[in-house]
Amino acid sequence: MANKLSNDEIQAGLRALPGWSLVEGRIEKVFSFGTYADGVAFAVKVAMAAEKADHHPDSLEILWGKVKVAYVTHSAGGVTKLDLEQAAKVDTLA
Ligand SMILES: C[C@H](O)[C@H](O)[C@H]1CNC2=NC(N)=NC(=O)C2=N1
Repeated sequence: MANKLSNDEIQAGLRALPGWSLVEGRIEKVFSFGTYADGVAFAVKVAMAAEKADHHPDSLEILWGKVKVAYVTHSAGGVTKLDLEQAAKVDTLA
């Protein structure tokens, strides 16, 4: 199981992930889309990538023209390198 990272370790990891930030113990990012359907299509891609990696968003929120993605590793009780890796993967899907 991945170990929970310290705040310093999380912030160091986030430096390579523009737009992602640590909010209330999770890393999150809001992605913007031109249409609602584009946001839904992105959310489906995020969900499929999560299934493949067996690591899932804590929340995946579809808004009007936006999708908010948040990660924390439930089993570790905090943010782990798996969350940072999945955030990097999600960036490639937008
Ligand atoms: C059995 C399975 O590997 C676990 O339930 C996984 C699935 N996806 C997960 N995703 C996240 N974000 N945290 C977890 O602890 C987690 N556990």
